[in-house]
Amino acid sequence: MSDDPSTGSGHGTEIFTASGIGRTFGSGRNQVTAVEDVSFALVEKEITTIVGESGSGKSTIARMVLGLLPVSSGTMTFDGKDVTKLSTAARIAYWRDVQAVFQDPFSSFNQFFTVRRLLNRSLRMLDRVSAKERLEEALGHVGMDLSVLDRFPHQLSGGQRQRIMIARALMLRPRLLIADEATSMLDASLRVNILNVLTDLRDELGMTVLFITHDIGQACYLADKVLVMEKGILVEQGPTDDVIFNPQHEYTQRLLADVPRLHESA
Ligand SMILES: Nc1ncnc2c1ncn2[C@@H]1O[C@H](COP(=O)(O)OP(=O)(O)OP(=O)(O)O)[C@@H](O)[C@H]1O
Repeated sequence: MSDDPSTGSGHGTEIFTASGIGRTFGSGRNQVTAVEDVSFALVEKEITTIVGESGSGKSTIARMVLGLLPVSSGTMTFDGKDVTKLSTAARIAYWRDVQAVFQDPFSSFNQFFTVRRLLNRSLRMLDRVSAKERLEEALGHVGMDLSVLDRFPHQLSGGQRQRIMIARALMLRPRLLIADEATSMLDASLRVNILNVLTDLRDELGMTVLFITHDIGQACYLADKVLVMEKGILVEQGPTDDVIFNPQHEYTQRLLADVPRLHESA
């Protein structure tokens, strides 16, 4: 089942495909297979979520899709073109179409820089005329305005930081947005807020989203399609309703059974 990248609604254009992708780390006795023989397709204007417990290989897939990590096996295409092994120049071009928001987004940034300075690198990829317009528009999509530019990271809540990072990705108007545990720092109501931002981006801009989470509750709230990862293997994939109401794999059934418990502890 997991070998068939066409699994799903069957409508719409496949913007991205992965065929039999795998990734190992280390060698010999220390070799770890993080992802093994995973195949899926992302359909334009759909939200696909990858769900699985910690260590199941979700982030490794996100990093391979983004071209940050070479695959050990398999092939990937974007817009029908092979993106399995990109040169540095081709990867930079690819990042105009494919942007990502990762968990703990501000940890790598200098705390003494304003938001404006943090966003400067992305702004430089745009010409000066469109930069301000794009910035304002991107901040608008996440419910913020230009006044946030003069703030420092410590003056912002986790939720505001996360929204700024989404805006940063949106400035380039990517066709595919990868959000890896993008709601991890948020409390329950802000989390729903960000999930709604992502659905708005799909509905209003026709954006394709790959959302990565360990929480099957969030996955089902948001997704058109769900991919379930267990220990590096894609054990189940399909339209969200099929996965929720008719889960085929024991692991998916277990994740679903845990949902009330997760929400009680949230
Ligand atoms: N650079 C690396 N070197 C060695 N092992 C790695 C590396 N990156 C990931 N792994 C291993 O690959 C497996 C999958 O990790 P990955 O981060 O993709 O899982 P995940 O599902 O995203 O987990 P989490 O939800 O905790 O982020 C884990 O066993 C992890 O230890």
